[in-house]
Amino acid sequence: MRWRKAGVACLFGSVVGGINTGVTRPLIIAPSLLAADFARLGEEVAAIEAAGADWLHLDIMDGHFVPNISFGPAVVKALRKHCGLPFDVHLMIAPADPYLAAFAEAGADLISLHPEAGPHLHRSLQTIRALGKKAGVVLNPGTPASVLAPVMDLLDLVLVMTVNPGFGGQSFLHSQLPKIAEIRRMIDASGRDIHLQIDGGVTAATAPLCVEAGADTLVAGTAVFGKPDYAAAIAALRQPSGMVA
Ligand SMILES: O=C(CO)[C@@H](O)[C@H](O)COP(=O)(O)O
Ligand SMILES: [Co+2]
Repeated sequence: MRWRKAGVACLFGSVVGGINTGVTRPLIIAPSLLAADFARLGEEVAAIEAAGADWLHLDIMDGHFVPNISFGPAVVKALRKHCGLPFDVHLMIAPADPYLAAFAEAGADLISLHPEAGPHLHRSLQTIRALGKKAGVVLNPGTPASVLAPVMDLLDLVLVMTVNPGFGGQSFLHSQLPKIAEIRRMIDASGRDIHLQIDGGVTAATAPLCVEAGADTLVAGTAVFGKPDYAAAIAALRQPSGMVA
């Protein structure tokens, strides 16, 4: 699996001993499949890879933790043979623990979950890592950054939601920008290689705000799959330089 594409490899070299070295690396773009044509998912994931996406973001919704239902591990597994990108699985299900192994076996490379999805966040992250996968925590707009501190040593990614989870096509919540900056400081202070990903309402207009606040990875559904030219849409999100500090 091409997890360590250029952007990831460079990121791992950018923080030394908790000090940001000033080295830049490519911004990672992870299109969200939620906005794709569900009647043509195999073609859609192949097209997004050809268009220059870095990761594929897969939103898993159960109609219970969030008021929408998307798809499960069988679909993730079916898509694996159509796409060589790292699979970034965003679980919006509760409980999440009973399904971690199923998503790992289906082909997830990174599994992220919400702290509210179970009673034992630390144990859930340990389980993901024991399955040989990268682990992430997702913060809703109403969830503070402080929940990260006790689990920092288990994290490969922090996902900051800039909409309330459950649906694509919502408007970006600018109120989350200070939290993104706060988490960037926490990550840099930790000295660990942790991605800071933003999800919800990311467009060519809001992407620069996310990057300015400290993000290195952007999820975009509507702003990519909702456009006629996927390559141009991805390129628009990378503007102006496509590099992040
Ligand atoms: O997790 C979610 C929504 O809950 C996201 O990944 C959305 O799928 C992003 O869609 P856009 O806001 O980019 O249209
Ligand atoms: Co998502």
